[in-house]
Amino acid sequence: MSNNMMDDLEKILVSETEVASRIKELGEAITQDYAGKEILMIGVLRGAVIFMADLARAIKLPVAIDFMAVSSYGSTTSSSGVVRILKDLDEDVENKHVLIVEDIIDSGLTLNYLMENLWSRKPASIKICTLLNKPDRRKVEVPIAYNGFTIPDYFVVGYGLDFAEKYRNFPFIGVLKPEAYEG
Ligand SMILES: O=P(O)(O)OC[C@H]1O[C@H](OP(=O)(O)OP(=O)(O)O)[C@H](O)[C@@H]1O
Ligand code: HPA
Ligand SMILES: [Mg+2]
Repeated sequence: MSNNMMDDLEKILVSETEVASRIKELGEAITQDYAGKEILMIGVLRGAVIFMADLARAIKLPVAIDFMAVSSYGSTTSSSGVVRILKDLDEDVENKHVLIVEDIIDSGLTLNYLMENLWSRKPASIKICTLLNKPDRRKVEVPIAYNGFTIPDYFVVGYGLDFAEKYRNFPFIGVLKPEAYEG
């Protein structure tokens, strides 16, 4: 793997300016839809952190933030559907308007589990906001209220998304060269 991350890039799928203007639009839509309410944004660690930081600042309403970390059992992260909570919320969600923030929805298994888990805690509402949606890989349907971009079935990195913990700090969404995976 090259020391210069840019050398590992095959192409840019969504540019930095496209991401920024889409986040602005999402923030405006959320601001309108939740007028008069307070939002509890729940970020799914770790990939959602960068998107969530920008989205929060595009919303012109009171926003609280909290985080969950989840993991599937075994190495086949998004194939088993068995999800385990590694870090739970710090605060109660009862009667709160929950906005789950994700970087990507792929099989849908992570969010399917999270939705069920969070509904059992009696929030006032739950909606999902994802930066990326990869419907070709879907195994279970999840209701997406706010979607940044629908993308084809590429393994993407950047804007929070990693390959082996790398490339999360790309300010765009990119696709890696095969060599970058093969080492
Ligand atoms: O729809 P799914 O098939 O469930 O896949 C999507 C999930 O997988 C990725 O997380 P990952 O487990 O890579 O953790 P990370 O955010 O720490 O990279 C991504 O950030 C989503 O949380
Ligand atoms: O395309 C992806 N890239 C990085 N992480 C992911 N987790 C699910 N899909 C992806
Ligand atoms: Mg990951």
